[in-house]
Amino acid sequence: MTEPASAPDAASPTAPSGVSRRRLLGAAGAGALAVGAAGVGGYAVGHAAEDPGEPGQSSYAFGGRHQAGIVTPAQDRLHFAAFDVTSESRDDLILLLRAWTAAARAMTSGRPVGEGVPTSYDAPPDDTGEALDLDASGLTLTFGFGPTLFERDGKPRFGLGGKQPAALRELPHFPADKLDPARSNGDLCVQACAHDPQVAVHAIRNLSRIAFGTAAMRWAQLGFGRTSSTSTAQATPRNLFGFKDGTANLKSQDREGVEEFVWVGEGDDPRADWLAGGTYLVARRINMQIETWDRSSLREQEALVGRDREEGAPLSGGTEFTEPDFDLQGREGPLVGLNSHVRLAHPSQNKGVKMLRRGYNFTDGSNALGRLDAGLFFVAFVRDPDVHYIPMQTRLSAQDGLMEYLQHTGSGLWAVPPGVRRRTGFVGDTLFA
Ligand SMILES: C=CC1=C(C)c2cc3[nH]c(cc4nc(cc5[nH]c(cc1n2)c(C)c5CCC(=O)O)C(CCC(=O)O)=C4C)c(C)c3C=C
Ligand SMILES: [Fe+2]
Repeated sequence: MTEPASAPDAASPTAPSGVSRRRLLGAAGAGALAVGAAGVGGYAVGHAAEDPGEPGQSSYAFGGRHQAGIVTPAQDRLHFAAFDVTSESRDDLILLLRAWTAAARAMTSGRPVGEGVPTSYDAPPDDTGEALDLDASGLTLTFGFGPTLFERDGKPRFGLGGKQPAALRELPHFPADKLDPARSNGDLCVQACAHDPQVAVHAIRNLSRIAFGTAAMRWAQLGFGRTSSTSTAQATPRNLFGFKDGTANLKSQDREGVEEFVWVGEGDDPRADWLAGGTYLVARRINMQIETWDRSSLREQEALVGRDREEGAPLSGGTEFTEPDFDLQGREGPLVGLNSHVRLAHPSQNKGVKMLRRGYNFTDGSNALGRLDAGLFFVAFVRDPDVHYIPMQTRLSAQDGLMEYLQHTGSGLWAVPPGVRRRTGFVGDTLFA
């Protein structure tokens, strides 16, 4: 499988809005010539590639120092998938990552997989076709490596044993976890985010098809209505409890915060130099007891969150972006209650820790009792899960008043390698160097 020579790596929008992948095909030849002049295989990424972009862009660059889909503004739709590698061959795994890279470059630029060049009328087409008339729709594809890619049942895999980051372990059991193994973990993960759900689903479907014979999908999750803003240019969305979610999130404009809390630094882990410029992705499928919540009073709802529902302001007063005052007392104790979510998740109560949340609402039909199988597919990107996620989750699971209405049903942790920096590179190439 060869990479498309016309794959753009610059940070700027790569496809004009509204240009379908059919029309882009016609321009592919000219693009190939331009790349030839720039030098195929050379480093193509300059400083501008660090720009996370604006909300609503029709496309985001695939290559760069960091993978897209982390600090790029959260799109409205998600299709997340975890895969298990079924081959034990290192070469097969590398071939898969190369093929995924080529497909990801094409799809994130609004071009079909295989560049639309028919192989044979008697063979299945390279691209499944359902996105042919759609543009790139801001598609980002973010790839991660799970602990079991490095070692399974005590045995190293793919010659990667010595390279497993110390923090890349299955997440511990947290109080009240009710995890379904069929919705948890996986050797690989792919987060596909787009403005249009059909584009996100098309991407996962095609990556899964390409993986046939080397990796199989273990589980997947669809999401809608992003539950976090990752850019100050975005309005704060609402979760299925009806509250604004993402107000105090780490935003891409906070460059220092992102460096400190999201990107793995050189020397963070001597066993995992390859991860510098990458991060860790934590996913938790959290069911929300919607019907019980809907029967609770507004007073109870706001007390458990620690903010008012209408505006998202802290109960200590002010407006949405006012810092909560945890010392301010009311008649029955602190106005932002001791078991409120916002107090327990605030950096001041967590040794200054922040995280970049990038989750989505989900509904997966209803259960046998006629209740919605719905909730929040929580996704966070952290520099070190042992410091920036596990301690906070431990406290929330044990003390957060919201937990009465929540049940964690799926879980996973993946190391997210840095972005692809060379035109001849592939996702995770620093790990296999
Ligand atoms: C371990 C981390 C977190 C989990 C799991 C989590 C689940 C979860 N959160 C809400 C609703 C809200 N969360 C809010 C803020 C907030 N949540 C976390 C972490 C986890 N949430 C953090 C770090 C913060 C920011 C705290 C701060 O700095 O003030 C809010 C308030 C608005 C906001 O700032 O985003 C809401 C509402 C639900 C419903 C949920 C599980 C389903
Ligand atoms: Fe939260």
